[in-house]
Amino acid sequence: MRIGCPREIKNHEYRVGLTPAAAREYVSHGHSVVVETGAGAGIGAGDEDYVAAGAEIVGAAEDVFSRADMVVKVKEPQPGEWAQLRENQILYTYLHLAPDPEQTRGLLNSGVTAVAYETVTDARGGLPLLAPMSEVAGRLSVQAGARTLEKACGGRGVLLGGVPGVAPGKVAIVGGGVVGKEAARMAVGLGAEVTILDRSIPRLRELDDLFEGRVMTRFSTPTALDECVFAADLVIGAVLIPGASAPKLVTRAMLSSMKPGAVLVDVAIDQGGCFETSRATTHAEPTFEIDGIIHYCVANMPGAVPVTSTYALNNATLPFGLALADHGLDALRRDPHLMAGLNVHRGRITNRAVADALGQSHVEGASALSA
Ligand SMILES: NC(=O)C1=CN([C@@H]2O[C@H](COP(=O)(O)OP(=O)(O)OC[C@H]3O[C@@H](n4cnc5c(N)ncnc54)[C@H](O)[C@@H]3O)[C@@H](O)[C@H]2O)C=CC1
Ligand SMILES: CC(=O)C(=O)O
Ligand SMILES: [Mg+2]
Repeated sequence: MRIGCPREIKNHEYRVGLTPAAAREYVSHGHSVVVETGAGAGIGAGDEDYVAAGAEIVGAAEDVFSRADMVVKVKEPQPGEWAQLRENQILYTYLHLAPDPEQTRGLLNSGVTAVAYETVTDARGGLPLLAPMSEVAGRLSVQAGARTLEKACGGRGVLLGGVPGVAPGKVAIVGGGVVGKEAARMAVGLGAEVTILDRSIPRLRELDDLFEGRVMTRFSTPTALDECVFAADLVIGAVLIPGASAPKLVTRAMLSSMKPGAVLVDVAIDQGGCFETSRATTHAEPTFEIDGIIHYCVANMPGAVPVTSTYALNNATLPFGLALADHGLDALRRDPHLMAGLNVHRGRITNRAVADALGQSHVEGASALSA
């Protein structure tokens, strides 16, 4: 199979779908790899590193899209990229289709077979291709929140760790999964007072054990949310219902109860966001203010630390990518966890949560593949 890796074109997105080391593994499996010139620049990988790995460098994204049997990316395809996808081609990348009807239409019209990293599953009920970026975004969310809390950035001027004699800042983390846990780790490290809210009691139990009393855990009811949001200097949105649009847990009305200059970091923005007032922002203009509350809603947070993120992502995506390259669509039939990643095939949506969120119908992946 010919594997293609274009340069990422989303705002301030410096990750790349394939590291030279990953390209080398595809080549060692007997595949050919084409990489757009400069695709690895953001991680310090030059064209010569890809050539040394056995890949071919091409001058333009069009040459990648037109020649590749499987396109490996990081971010959801942008409008100019949908137009270049086609039937009998696999797209392997993050998609986040639930809040994005336009992209969904673009992919359906192209006829492409699209496997979304964020809905591939594992035997323990996890999301192995989302987890590494959630680890990064969870850790970054506290850095971003702490910085935004500075007065010059519009925040209320609170140092999360406090100092001796002055109380630390309060952090409320809504959703205690991978993002939530990593955010808590960083916030605790800074010395903040941290509360994690989740709807899963077993998860709250795990977090309680893990943090040995250094975080408070709350079952996430509207009342608990009201109380924690009211008290918080920084609220981090980290809920997920896989494939679906994020539930809007913090409403606009709740903002008026918050301290002016408090900060919301909505990591769940890529699934539409879990604050009613969120809208996706970019690294170029990451924040905006509504009712005195500063919102940070960057949908590709890990793009800010592409060296760490690209290697973490490739570690996770490579085994499934190699299976797709080695076995084509049969890789999906052989592995129900990879099949869970199939979101779109030849003009049909194949993921129920995505279809429900968009008010459309879906067909099961296995039937779509055999049609
Ligand atoms: N903005 C960005 O750059 C990035 C965004 N993300 C996004 O962050 C979000 C969270 O991802 P993960 O932590 O990996 O998911 P996860 O599945 O590990 O955790 C989600 C948690 O939310 C909890 N939850 C669900 N409904 C809830 C509710 N009503 N109230 C409280 N908790 C609730 C679940 O029990 C679970 O513990 C996803 O939308 C993911 O796509 C991830 C990486 C980068
Ligand atoms: C998960 C995701 O959307 C990202 O890493 O950008
Ligand atoms: Mg994202």
